[in-house]
Amino acid sequence: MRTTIRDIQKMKRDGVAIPMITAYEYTAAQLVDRAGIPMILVGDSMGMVVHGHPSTLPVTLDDIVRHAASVVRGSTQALVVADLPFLTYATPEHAVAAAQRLMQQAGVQAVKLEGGAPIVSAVRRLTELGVPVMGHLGYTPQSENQIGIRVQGKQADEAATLIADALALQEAGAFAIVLELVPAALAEAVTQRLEIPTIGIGAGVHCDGQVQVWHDLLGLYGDKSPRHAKRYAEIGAAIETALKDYAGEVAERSFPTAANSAKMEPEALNAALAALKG
Ligand SMILES: Nc1nc(=O)c2c([nH]1)NC[C@@H]1CN(c3ccc(C(=O)N[C@@H](CCC(=O)O)C(=O)O)cc3)CN21
Ligand SMILES: CC(C)C(=O)C(=O)O
Ligand SMILES: [Mg+2]
Repeated sequence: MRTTIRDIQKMKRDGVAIPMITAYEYTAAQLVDRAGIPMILVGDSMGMVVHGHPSTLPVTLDDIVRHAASVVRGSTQALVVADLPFLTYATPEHAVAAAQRLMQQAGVQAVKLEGGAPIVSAVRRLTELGVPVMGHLGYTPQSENQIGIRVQGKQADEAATLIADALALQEAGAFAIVLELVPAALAEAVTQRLEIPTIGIGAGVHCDGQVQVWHDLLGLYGDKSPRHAKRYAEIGAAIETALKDYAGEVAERSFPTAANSAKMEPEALNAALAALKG
C-alpha cells in the first residue's frame, strides 16, 4: 500500500520526522522505495538538474507528466507529489486541468503549487475536487525574476505575510506546506502554528520534515548545488571513475572478455566462410 496524505499527517501528530526526496524517473523511484522514504517529489527542479536549464521556468506540464509517470511506475510505497509548472495554475480552472493530467495520465497522488494568497482559490478548488495539494512558501523559484534567490521572511512584515499565507493555505485545504529558504526560527514558529506538516528545505531542523533534491544529496550536481544541500554520497565521482575505467579497458582491448561474448562452433564459421568463396 502506498503512503497516504493521512499517513503523512499522522507522522506530524506522532512527532515522527518526514523525509522527502525528489526523483525524476523509474530507477530512482525504485531506490527511494527500497530506502523506505515515504514521499517523492517530482519537482520542476528537473528543468535544472535533468534538462540543464538555468531555472525551473522552462519546465512544461508535458515534462512533468512524462517524468511523473516514470516515477509512479518505479514506486509502490511512496506518496508521489508532482509540481505544477510555472503559469499552469494562474486560475483555479487552469490548476484543475493541470492536476487532471498529472493524476490521470501520470498517476500521482498529489500536486504542489508555489505561493500564498494569490493561489488560495486554486488550492481550495483542487481540494474540493479530491486533489491533495501541497503548498510551497518562502523562496518560490518560479518567482525568481521578482524575488531573486534569497532567504525569505527575515523582515517582520515578510515574516507576518508568510505566517498568514501558511494559515490561509491550511484553511484552503493544503495537506502539507514546503518552506524553502526561510530562517529556522520563523519556520519553527510556522510549524508550531499549523496542524498540517511543514517540509523544510533550507528552513532549519524544526520543520516536520525535510525535502532535498536527488542530485544535490547524491553528489550529482557538482559545485552547483545550493548551500542548504548536504551530500550523502559522491555518486557523480563514482560514475566518473567507472566511465574512465570502461573507456580505458576498451582502449586497451581488455573489455569485453570471453565471459562477455557469445561463442560458436569453429566448424560452423568455417563452413559459412567456405560457402562464401563459392
Ligand atoms: N539542484 C537544485 N537544488 C535545489 O534545492 C533546487 C533546485 N535545484 N532547483 C529548484 C529550486 C531552486 N532552489 C535553490 C536554488 C539556488 C539556491 C541558492 O543559490 N542559494 C544560495 C544561498 C541563498 C541565500 O542564503 O540567501 C547559495 O549560495 O547556495 C537556493 C535554492 C531550490 N531548488
Ligand atoms: C526544491 C523542491 C521543494 C522543489 O520544489 C523542486 O524540487 O522542484
Ligand atoms: Mg519545485
